[in-house]
Amino acid sequence: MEPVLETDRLGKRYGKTWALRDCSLHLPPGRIAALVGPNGAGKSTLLHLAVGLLRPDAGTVRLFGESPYDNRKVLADVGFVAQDTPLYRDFTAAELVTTGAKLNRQRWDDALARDRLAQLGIPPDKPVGKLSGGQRAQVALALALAKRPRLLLLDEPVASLDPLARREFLQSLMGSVADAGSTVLLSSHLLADLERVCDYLIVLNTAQVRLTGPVEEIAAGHRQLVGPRHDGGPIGGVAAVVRASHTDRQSTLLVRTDGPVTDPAWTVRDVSLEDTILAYLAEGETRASHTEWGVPA
Ligand SMILES: Nc1ncnc2c1ncn2[C@@H]1O[C@H](COP(=O)(O)OP(=O)(O)OP(=O)(O)O)[C@@H](O)[C@H]1O
Repeated sequence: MEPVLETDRLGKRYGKTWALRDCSLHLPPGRIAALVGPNGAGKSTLLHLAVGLLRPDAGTVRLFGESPYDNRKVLADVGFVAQDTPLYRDFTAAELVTTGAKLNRQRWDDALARDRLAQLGIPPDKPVGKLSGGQRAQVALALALAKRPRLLLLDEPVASLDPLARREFLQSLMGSVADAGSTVLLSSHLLADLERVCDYLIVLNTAQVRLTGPVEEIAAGHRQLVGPRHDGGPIGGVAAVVRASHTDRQSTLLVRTDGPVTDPAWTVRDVSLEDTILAYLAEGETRASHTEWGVPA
């Protein structure tokens, strides 16, 4: 099956600094994918490259097999909600739905947008600039869903929502995309939320992809090992140690496996997706910024 989104050694630079570097990944159709990484990791940069708002400085990005920067037609199949959900603030929600219908004549689901906003109790006749941040996020999502996109890209869609609204938002998002058979890529810092709804993962840290693949494969391919203090030598069944912590006598390792770990010296435990992601995020930690700030690391 052709990937919906595919990048090959994709890079974007601002001045001398790479915001995204050597990014190679693919997103198969029908997935709900989480794009995870700390502040400044390159998540928004990747999403902007994916929808042709930025031009790559290295490598390639393909959306349904086409370059989104050079072939804007491909964007008819894409819904994108940028961070902070930019909307025309003087327009009411009802006016935005009407405008959406005019701009997307071929495939606009007017009823979907209106039903959704009515259900959420969003006032139709108030300028969206006077709605709360969470209500604005809901308006932006309703507009993106009404486009019936084959791919929906959401940059931190739940950041402004309260916990209950967040849960409802993610549940209704899953319902809507399951009905439509769309693919979703959403960035977020809220790992527990993502674990519940996503079946595909992309972890970015310091401008690079640290981990990507189906959640079930990632879960099957990582384990926590607890055993005698580890000197860094090979352990049967372990492809890589992602993170290690030690006491005088004991080591706790989060490892990527390439087979069963049968050495009886090690107690082998399953590891949550959240802990796996955190281990990969810690892997890229850098002390360069201490130097830049002129303080000791
Ligand atoms: N317009 C810009 N000019 C210069 N540098 C930029 C610009 N936009 C982003 N950057 C830099 O690129 C890097 C990646 O930024 P990006 O916004 O993609 O990160 P992010 O993962 O989305 O972060 P956050 O979680 O904080 O939204 C950061 O170091 C940022 O400072």
